[in-house]
Amino acid sequence: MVLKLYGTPMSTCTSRVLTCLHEKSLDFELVPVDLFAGEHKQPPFLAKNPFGQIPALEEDDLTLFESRAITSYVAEKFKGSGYDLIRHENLKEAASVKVWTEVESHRYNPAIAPIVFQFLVAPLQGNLPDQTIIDANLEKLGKVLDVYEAKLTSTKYLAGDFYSLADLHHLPYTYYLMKTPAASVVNERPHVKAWWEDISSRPAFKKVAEGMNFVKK
Ligand SMILES: N[C@@H](CCC(=O)N[C@@H](CSO)C(=O)NCC(=O)O)C(=O)O
Repeated sequence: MVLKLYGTPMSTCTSRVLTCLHEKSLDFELVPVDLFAGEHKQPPFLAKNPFGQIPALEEDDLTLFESRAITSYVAEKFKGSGYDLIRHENLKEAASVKVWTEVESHRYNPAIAPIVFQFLVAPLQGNLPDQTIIDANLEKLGKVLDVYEAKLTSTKYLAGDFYSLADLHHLPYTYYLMKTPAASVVNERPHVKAWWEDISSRPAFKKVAEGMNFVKK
């Protein structure tokens, strides 16, 4: 069984999977996909992900795409290896992990992704950050983080007093957000700030963040 991850470390969604693989102490091969050359839109990669986006994971005859589906598969299949990200021995805790992974996917990600795009990707395409888009999404993100601030006064992490896949899924975009002026949306909320500092200091993510040098400090 060889795990092959197709993507690039600077990509948030690839680094979401990379962090999971490291937390699970798994061996894998990272197969670079050249976004700038449009490799992800060519037939060989489209056969792995018909939507033409990275990452994709191959394990023998299994091919997966969607980073959060990949991390869930890895966390489940290798539940006995490395750190338990899904609380597989406690159904109620596992259910809470599922709640907060859904929150990240449906409420946090749609608000944070456009902000990161405007600050870090638009300039690479020769455009100025669109402050209207940034402001509108900062308001949405602030509302989500107000809920996080309240939750994190009662539990150390989002799903409970244990680090889980729910926290992990937040790492890549928040890492880039913290390199923009919008970092204040985290820093002005003390429990969110403490949570961010805790989860981003885990060795598995620090290793992945070394490859996320898309943004020079
Ligand atoms: N919901 C999917 C999103 C993948 C994605 O946006 N991939 C980006 C790079 S990560 O930011 C991508 O492939 N962008 C290039 C493109 O869309 O052409 C997932 O979680 O895997």
